[in-house]
Formats: sequence, C-alpha cells, structure tokens
Amino acid sequence: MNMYDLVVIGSGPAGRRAAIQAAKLDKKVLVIEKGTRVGGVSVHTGTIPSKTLRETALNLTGWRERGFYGRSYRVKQEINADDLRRRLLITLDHEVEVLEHQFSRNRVHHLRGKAHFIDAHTIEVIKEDGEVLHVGATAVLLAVGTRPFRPSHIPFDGSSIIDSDEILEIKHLPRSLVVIGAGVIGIEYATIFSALDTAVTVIEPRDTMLDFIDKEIVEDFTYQLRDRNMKLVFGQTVEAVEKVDGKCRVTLKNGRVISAEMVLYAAGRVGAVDSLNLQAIGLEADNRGRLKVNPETFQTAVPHIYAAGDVVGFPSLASTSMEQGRIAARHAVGAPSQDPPQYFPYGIYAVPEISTCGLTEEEVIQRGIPYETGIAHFRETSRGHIMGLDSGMLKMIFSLKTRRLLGVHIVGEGATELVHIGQAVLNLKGTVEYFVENTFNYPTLAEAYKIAGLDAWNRMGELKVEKQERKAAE
Ligand SMILES: Cc1cc2nc3c(=O)[nH]c(=O)nc-3n(C[C@H](O)[C@H](O)[C@H](O)COP(=O)(O)OP(=O)(O)OC[C@H]3O[C@@H](n4cnc5c(N)ncnc54)[C@H](O)[C@@H]3O)c2cc1C
Ligand SMILES: NC(=O)c1ccc[n+]([C@@H]2O[C@H](COP(=O)([O-])OP(=O)(O)OC[C@H]3O[C@@H](n4cnc5c(N)ncnc54)[C@H](O)[C@@H]3O)[C@@H](O)[C@H]2O)c1
Repeated sequence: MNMYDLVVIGSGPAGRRAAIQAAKLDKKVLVIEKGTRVGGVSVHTGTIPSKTLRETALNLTGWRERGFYGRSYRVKQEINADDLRRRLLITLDHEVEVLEHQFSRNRVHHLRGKAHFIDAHTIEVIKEDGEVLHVGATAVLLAVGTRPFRPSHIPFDGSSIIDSDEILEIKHLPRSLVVIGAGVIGIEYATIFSALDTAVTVIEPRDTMLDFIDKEIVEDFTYQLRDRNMKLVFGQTVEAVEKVDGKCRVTLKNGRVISAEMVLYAAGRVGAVDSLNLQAIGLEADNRGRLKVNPETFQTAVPHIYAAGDVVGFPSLASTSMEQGRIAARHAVGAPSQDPPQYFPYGIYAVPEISTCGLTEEEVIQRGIPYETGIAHFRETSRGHIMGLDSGMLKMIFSLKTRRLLGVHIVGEGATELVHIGQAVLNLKGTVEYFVENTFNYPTLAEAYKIAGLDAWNRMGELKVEKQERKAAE
C-alpha cells in the first residue's frame, strides 16, 4: 500500500490549493478525484462555467452597449445554446490544463476514482474500470464539496426541469424560465437568462433575498431587475412542479400557477459526504451534509482528518475554499499559518454585479456603532459617461469615532473588481481620509471611491486632530 503525508479527497479549489501547499513543503501528496477531469464543481459546474456563460451572454447580446444604443441592441440576433457552450468548452480546457500542469510540476500524485474510508488512516479508491486500490495517509483533507439539493417531489427530467449542474447542458434557450430559490445561484442564472431576453420569474419562500448584502444595495439591484420586467415572487412556497402538455407548471401554496418552458430548481446544495463511509472514522455530517471543523485549523473531531471548502458550509466560495485548503494543509504538515485578514470580499456575478466587503449598514446599526455613509453613482463618473452607464452605485460606511472604513458595497459594472480597493483599505484599517487625500486615475469607475469618500467626509466634518498628531499616532 502506498503511503502519503497528505491524501486529499476532491480536486476543487480547497483540495487543489491544499495539495500544492503541502507539496511545496516537500510532502508526499495524493489527490483523489472521482470526476473525469480535475477541477471540482468550481471548474466543471459552478464558478467558471457560470461566469463564462455570463460573459458570453453579455458579449453576444451587446448588453454593455445598450446604454448607448437602446434595449433592443444585440451583437448577434439569434443566440442559441451552442453559442453559449462554445466559449465554455474552451475556457474549461484551459482551466484543466493549467491545473494538471500545476499538479505535475509540483509532483502532486493524482488518482481518478471514488474514495471512501476503511479506517482513519486507510482509504479505498474505486477506479472507473472497477480496480480497487488502498492508500495510507498520515493526514487526510476532505475537500469533497457539494451537489445540488434535489428533493424527491421535484420531477427533474434533465431538460426542462433542471438543477444548476444541468443548466450547462440545455439544448435550447428557453423563452420563459421559472427559477425556484433566490439564493446566489438562482439570482445569477435568473439575471443571466433575463439578459438573454428570456422571461424570468423567481420564486422565493422568504420575503427578501441576499440578506447578507447591504439592504440599500439589494433595493437598488431589485429595482433594476423589476425595471427590465423580471418577476420576483417572494414570500411564496412552491406546492408542485409538473409537466403538462409539454410545458412546466409551477403551482404555489396560495393557488397561483406559473407556466414556463423551463424550471431551474436552485434551493441550495448539500455536502457530498454520503459515500465517504464516515461511520468508519466516527464522524457525522449535519442534515445538509456539512462537517464541523475547528475554524482556525480546519480539523474535524478526528484531529488528523481535516475538512475545507463547501463541505464545511458558509461562505462556500471558491476564493475562501482555496484559503481554507491552504491553512488546513499547513496545519496538517506542521507548518504554522498567519491568521487570515479579518475581511474577505463576496462577489455575486448577477447582471448587474454585486460585491461587498466588511460590515453592512444593518450590522453597523446592530453593533451600535455611530457611523456615516458616502454614496457615489457611476453615472456621476466620467468613465460611467464614456461607458454609457445609467446605473451602478458604490456605498461606503465609516465609523464616526475612528473615521475608519467599516464596509464597502457596490452594485453595477465592475463591482467584483472594484471591491478590492475597499478591501485593502478595510484590512489595512484606513480612514475616510484615504479616499479624500489620494488621487485616483481619471477617468475610471474607481473614481467612485473618491466621490463616495467626499460625500461621507462632507457630512463627517474635518478631522479634529491635526495632521502632525495623526502622523505621530500612526
Ligand atoms: C453555479 C455555481 C456558481 C458559483 N459561482 C461562484 C463564484 O462566482 N465565486 C466563488 O467564489 N464561488 C462560486 N461558487 C462556489 C464554488 O464553486 C465553491 O465554493 C467551490 O467549488 C468549493 O470548492 P471545494 O474545494 O469545496 O470543492 P468542489 O469544487 O465542490 O469540488 C469537490 C470535488 O470533490 C470530488 N469528490 C467528491 N466526493 C468524492 C469522493 N468520494 N472521491 C473522490 N472525489 C470526490 C467531486 O467530484 C468534486 O470534483 C459557485 C458554485 C456554483 C454551484
Ligand atoms: N458568486 C458567488 O460567489 C457564488 C455563486 C453561486 C453560488 N455560490 C455559493 O454556492 C452556495 C449555494 O448557493 P445556492 O444559491 O444554491 O444556495 P443558497 O442557500 O444561497 O440559496 C438557496 C435559496 O433557496 C431558497 N430556498 C430554500 N428552500 C427552498 C424551497 N424549498 N423552495 C424554494 N426556495 C427555497 C432559500 O431561501 C435561498 O434563498 C452559496 O452558499 C454560495 O456562497 C457563490
């Protein structure tokens, strides 16, 4: 039996980053992946495909040019599912190639097959051709991710009643779509299809959506969706989904019936732990298949078995999964890690984009922190005029006591890139003066930081302490 310092199950962002980190520390590492190609949900059904689809939809529709040429403007008149898939396949090939090269040049061994525990140090791998192998591990990282939640009362058929994995395989673009669940996945796909001129209805049992995002940003976002005729049906539960006369029929608990060509069921995901034989090592997942870990080391209740990425729950991002994998691997091989910075960004690649870092206004109020906000609309920036933007806003929240930036929240073009300026100032504990005193490239959307900074500063008043004292205090 081959022995390894670290065996990683799953080659998504958490597994990949962990494997390379341990290999860089001269450890013998094996990655076991059951999928046909390495990369995980992130590369094959999640982050990369959905973002590629979004980019293709925006390019082919000419979405970004509509501010100038009107809502009917299109780069390509008839867009079909093949148009969307073409770019996807090329992008995925590049991603897999880069990943395989990273594994080979770092001497990370990679085995294709499905893994489960025999005991806490032995893993059985069943290869596609039926061959069974056993490998021994000093430490194990479970980076198995999640799969879509598919309740038995939804008649999934793979073509018109589908989950978020199957949406990448559709044969034609629907003229109408019902999205069940207004979580990040539901909202991203709902707005991408709306940009492709599909008539979209979103059904969500709660009265609100994206509750972890600043309310003012969600209000602006919601207004933009309704303005382009998306139907948002909130506070309503789905009673049944059926196929009647070739059409999908969604019946709500209140009796309302909504018909559409296609239904996307996006009501969350569950951890992919069922086939790991966790009983053999005395571990148990919760009812959504998530594993509990020490948030600092990513150790499970069995100290040499780690878990990272989506299988440990919130925030379930590719970006944070990578970092968790790296920290877990370092701990597993006895290399200390620095504490991660306090704030990480969250990017929602809807149309329009939303991105956020730090505290929301609601959280600031809840903590009783005296604060001021500053807002900039992209239409106030020269870059916004050049790009024909009539929407988009950036909001910053500052503490009145320390003048420090507490949160940055953006909706609109470039939000997921722009947020990193705010993130840097937040984690470096910068104040409103950073935005007032620094020069920003002109014309850029980043100038919105200057405008929002000045907006807040005008209401906060001058800094009471003299510049000299401030310098000394720093
Ligand atoms: C539609 C969608 C869009 C998303 N968009 C974004 C985004 O824009 N930005 C962002 O940051 N995040 C996004 N995410 C989330 C992101 O994809 C996940 O956070 C990330 O993929 C989690 O990584 P992971 O390492 O936990 O595992 P995953 O990427 O889930 O990979 C787990 C791997 O483990 C393998 N595996 C499971 N069980 C076994 C076993 N028993 N044996 C062997 N192999 C096994 C699976 O085959 C899979 O390849 C999105 C997710 C979805 C679904
Ligand atoms: N851009 C990104 O970073 C990005 C993109 C996509 C996904 N993700 C990650 O993937 C994870 C999963 O996303 P998700 O959208 O599947 O899950 P989610 O848990 O965020 O959202 C599920 C939504 O479905 C609703 N819902 C729950 N049960 C329902 C039911 N029975 N009927 C109708 N609606 C119901 C919930 O109220 C919620 O709004 C998220 O945690 C997210 O972090 C991230």
